[in-house]
Amino acid sequence: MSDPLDLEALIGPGALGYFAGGAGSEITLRDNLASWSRYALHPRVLVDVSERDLGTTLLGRYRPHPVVVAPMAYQKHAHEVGELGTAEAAARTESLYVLSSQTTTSPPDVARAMEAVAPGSDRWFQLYVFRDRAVSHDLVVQARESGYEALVITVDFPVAGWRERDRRTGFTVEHPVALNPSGPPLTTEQLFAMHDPSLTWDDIGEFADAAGMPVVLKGILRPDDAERAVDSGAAGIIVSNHGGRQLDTTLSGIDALVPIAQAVGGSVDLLVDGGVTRGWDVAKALALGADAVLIGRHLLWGLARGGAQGAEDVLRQVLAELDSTLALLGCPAAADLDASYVGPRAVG
Ligand SMILES: Cc1cc2nc3c(=O)[nH]c(=O)nc-3n(C[C@H](O)[C@H](O)[C@H](O)COP(=O)(O)O)c2cc1C
Ligand SMILES: CCCCCCC(=O)C(=O)O
Repeated sequence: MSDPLDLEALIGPGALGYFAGGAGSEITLRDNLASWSRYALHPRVLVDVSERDLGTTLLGRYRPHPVVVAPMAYQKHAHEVGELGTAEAAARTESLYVLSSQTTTSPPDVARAMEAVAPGSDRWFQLYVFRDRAVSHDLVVQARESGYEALVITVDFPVAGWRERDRRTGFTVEHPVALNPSGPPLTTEQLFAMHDPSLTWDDIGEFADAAGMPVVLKGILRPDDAERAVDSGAAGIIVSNHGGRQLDTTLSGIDALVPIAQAVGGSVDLLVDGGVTRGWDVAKALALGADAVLIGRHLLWGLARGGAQGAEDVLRQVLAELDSTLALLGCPAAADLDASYVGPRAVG
């Protein structure tokens, strides 16, 4: 975890509160980080691990590794290069990139930057459904036309979580391209009020039909909702509590993954996030049924400190740690990780 004082000097107290903060008493925010150490790894010995394969398959496409850049809003408040920095880092490390619909750089500009670094690079677009549905539909068209391959609809944000840090600082956001491209700065409360709290499963169908690309639902924590997502035709599910920013005291992502994988594993791609900072976290997620793992703030701190290079360094370190974990676990292929490699850790 980054030193918060150092980051405060870099990006200011308002942006730091917005990026680092969670909902309520931040119990879930802290538990997301702590939860990974409740699982112990069970290494197997005397296995030939001289060659390792970190690969996974997502939406039918082979990917060289399972680390995905999470959608995160307003990245120009972390560093002036904003989304172009994290997107370039993703392209350079062959990481799947998910662009937030609350981006401060347009979807086509992000796509162009990724293609310039790595032609054929892979990106998905995350969608919030706004009260003004035309804004959301326009974003979907922009994303499809600029080569985003899947639509990630975030379903855990009917209203904003109770975010006390933002209430204290009164942080204001500049230039979210979809909602207020050249208008005055808006408070997070003003922006959050533009979300449509009446969204239901029927609307998901409407967006899925209009999208013309596979749909992934982000923000599911219950097995029955996961089953409903599969029934509604979703190609993937992101098990997530939104980085502890929405409802405080929910399960951590990894704790929620286990029953969801039991309910729907194998019938849909499963991704998980929340508090991932290490390659061995990624290995645990895969062993417990995930196909891939999203990284949020850990990457954002890299962006804040060093722009595109800082974000790339973070991704490269997590990937190197995952490679070393596979060797030490005696499991040379990430795709072969299973429940035999992980179990509960006695907490003393
Ligand atoms: C500053 C910030 C902005 C975020 N913005 C979005 C967003 O626009 N859309 C979304 O679906 N999730 C958003 N998230 C949630 C992330 O996609 C992800 O679920 C979460 O950050 C994972 O937890 P971690 O930060 O502990 O890795 C945001 C998270 C943060 C920290
Ligand atoms: C309409 C503005 C919504 C921005 C939400 C960004 C986000 O997901 C988060 O802050 O968390």
